[in-house]
Amino acid sequence: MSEDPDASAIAPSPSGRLLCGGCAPHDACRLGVEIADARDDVVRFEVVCPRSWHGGPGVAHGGWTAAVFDDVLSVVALRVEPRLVTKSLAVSYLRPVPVERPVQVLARIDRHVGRQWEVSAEMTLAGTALATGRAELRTRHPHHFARHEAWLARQTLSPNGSHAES
Ligand SMILES: CCCCCCCCCCCC(=O)SCCNC(=O)CCNC(=O)[C@H](O)C(C)(C)COP(=O)(O)OP(=O)(O)OC[C@H]1O[C@@H](n2cnc3c(N)ncnc32)[C@H](O)[C@@H]1OP(=O)(O)O
Repeated sequence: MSEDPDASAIAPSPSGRLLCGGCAPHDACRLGVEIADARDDVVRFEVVCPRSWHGGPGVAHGGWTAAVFDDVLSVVALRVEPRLVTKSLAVSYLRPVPVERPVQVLARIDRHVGRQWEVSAEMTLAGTALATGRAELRTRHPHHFARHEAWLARQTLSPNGSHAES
């Protein structure tokens, strides 16, 4: 029997880490994110940008920073609700982020009503803000992945390569 995709939830890895589906087989976060401390609605992370994610010389690609915020902003709410998706994500890039240098990220839950979550985080180095992130999260509908698979199955590829709903 195939696994129920809607049962999918982030669970601690063998070494106790919370990891996304892509990183779980590695038992390590490929973005360089580690939880340092978690209490109530606030989680502190130690983050090191791997050199392979550099954009400019010695500094992180903005996509790495956005992906880190997507992770940390989810983790702060995942501790309460394991079935979440990101609805929107806004990042402000204040200063370049160095590669291979630990930076701190503090993430918090600002608001939670029903399925709706508002979360925010700040990335700092020696107390100076490098970037901030803000996201809206949603508790997944019960059949989120099944609905997606059903929608995808209805899409047909036309001869010119474009998709059309059948
Ligand atoms: C240390 C490191 C740790 C690392 C630990 C690892 C952390 C990883 C965390 C990663 C988090 C992510 O990036 S999650 C991946 C990125 N996010 C996503 O894929 C979400 C994609 N967006 C959506 O599914 C939807 O827009 C929602 C669920 C966000 C919408 O929610 P909503 O705003 O409450 O609105 P809702 O009424 O539910 O739905 C709005 C419209 O979308 C349709 N809709 C909703 N869901 C679906 C669906 N599953 N499949 C098809 N259609 C859908 C509805 O029918 C409706 O259509 P109509 O009536 O308007 O026609």
